[in-house]
Amino acid sequence: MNSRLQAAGRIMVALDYSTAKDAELLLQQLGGIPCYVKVGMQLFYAAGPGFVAGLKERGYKVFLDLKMHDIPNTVKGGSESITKLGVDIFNVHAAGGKQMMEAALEGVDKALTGSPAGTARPIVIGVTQLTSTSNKMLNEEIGIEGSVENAVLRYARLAKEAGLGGVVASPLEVTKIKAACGEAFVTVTPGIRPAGADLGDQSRVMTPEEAFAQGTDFVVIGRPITASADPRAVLEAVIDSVVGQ
Ligand SMILES: O=C(O)c1cc(=O)[nH]c(=O)n1[C@@H]1O[C@H](COP(=O)(O)O)[C@@H](O)[C@H]1O
Repeated sequence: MNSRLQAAGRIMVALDYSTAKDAELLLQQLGGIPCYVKVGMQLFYAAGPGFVAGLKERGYKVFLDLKMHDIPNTVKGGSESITKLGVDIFNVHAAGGKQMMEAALEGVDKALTGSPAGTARPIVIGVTQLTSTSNKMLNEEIGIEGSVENAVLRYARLAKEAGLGGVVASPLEVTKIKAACGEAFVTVTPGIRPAGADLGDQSRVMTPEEAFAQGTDFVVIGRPITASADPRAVLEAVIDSVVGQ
């Protein structure tokens, strides 16, 4: 990753807002920086599919983070609808199982069958263990034995077997995911905190520099940018810190 342009394209800014107006304000502040944007449930449930389609019409790279987890037939239908919005990446929970993840890909195929030639195929990725989950929480609350890392690797292998293009995980697991599933298997890593930033509810975290040094493809950054008085300066500083890596 040599240029600022390449670095910006691998940073996903989480537009975690309750209104389209607030999201637009941030986009205005970041204007001209060609980063990815992530629309999650807070904004999607408020602003709807039209907002997402509008981002694509304006040329943004979009990760639609709705973390689908349901019976295979429902996820297939959801994937079909999402694919028609033209997003670049979307996610499903790997915990839904192989058949559910395969159904997500069938939904993509179904949507693309009726789409104009040349419509881009979204990358479908599996959520592994949320970056807010610690080993203690996994073992004592959720009741899954073993380490978070093992659980993440198990989900990553399952996602790969189902044919997904990658996973969401913390940067701490990236090298092992790449070793198990191949370099081309995309890793999207939230739980990113520039040095000194407030962790909030995140548990498994790294700085942007550390995450890219692990070989991650994309980092997701929300509050360190959105809660800042100067979001643009924070994003510029993150880009500066990873250029040349
Ligand atoms: O799928 C995600 O994007 C996601 C998965 C995960 O394990 N952890 C996680 O934090 N996220 C999302 O990444 C963003 C992180 O935001 P901040 O903690 O504010 O940087 C939020 O929008 C989360 O919903």
